[in-house]
Amino acid sequence: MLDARLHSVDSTVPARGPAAGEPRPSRQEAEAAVRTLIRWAGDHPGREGLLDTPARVVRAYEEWFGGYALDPEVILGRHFDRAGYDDVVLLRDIPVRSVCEHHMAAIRGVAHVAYLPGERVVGISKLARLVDAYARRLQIQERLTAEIADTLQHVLQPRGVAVVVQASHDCIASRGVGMHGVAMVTRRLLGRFEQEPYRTDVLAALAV
Ligand SMILES: Nc1nc2c(ncn2[C@@H]2O[C@H](COP(=O)(O)OP(=O)(O)OP(=O)(O)O)[C@@H](O)[C@H]2O)c(=O)[nH]1
Ligand SMILES: [Zn+2]
Repeated sequence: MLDARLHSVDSTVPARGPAAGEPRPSRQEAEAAVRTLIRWAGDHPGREGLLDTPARVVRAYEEWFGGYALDPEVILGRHFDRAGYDDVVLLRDIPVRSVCEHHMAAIRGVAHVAYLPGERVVGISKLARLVDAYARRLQIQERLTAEIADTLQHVLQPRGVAVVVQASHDCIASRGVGMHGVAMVTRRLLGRFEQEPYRTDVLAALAV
């Protein structure tokens, strides 16, 4: 059932997640994998403080990776007539909580999403839900940004879309180069927002 709800924005890109062919492991298998990682870290899964940890970690994974079970097109499925409104709709500072696909470390930041409506607008909470559905997967920031923009364009067919994501990556802060306070900024501009003067206008409105 889960597989049927998974969705790939670009049909030339293979679906990710359980839909990619392999059966989903059982909860017991996932918990056993966590016990292996605890042993790999150098600790003992049998000691009292760690007994419930595998079950907790698997439950946490259900939250962090809940995006695979969501269909972003369904999230944007209910829309309204724009009721004569003719200018940009913009939602700023949508929290981004994602996981980097290289190290499975946290990515934290914000997304700013703007669109210039065609005939249809969506409830603003749906823009935040759209960001969350793609964030709660294994990601690189570039793909996260592109997926949000491309889905908005595909479903709503607005005259323009602009998405900016600004985030910090724990894989840079807590390991490797070990640098705190480094922000990565990615953006995708589509339609009218690809051209001047709309481009400068929307980037100023997004405050980036
Ligand atoms: N472009 C991009 N790179 C990312 C993102 N998240 C993490 N990375 C980078 O992915 C790269 C993976 O590089 P590798 O050399 O394969 O892995 P590594 O040896 O752990 O690299 P270091 O982090 O430099 O120690 C690193 O440079 C990360 O900083 C992302 O969202 N986008
Ligand atoms: Zn990383």
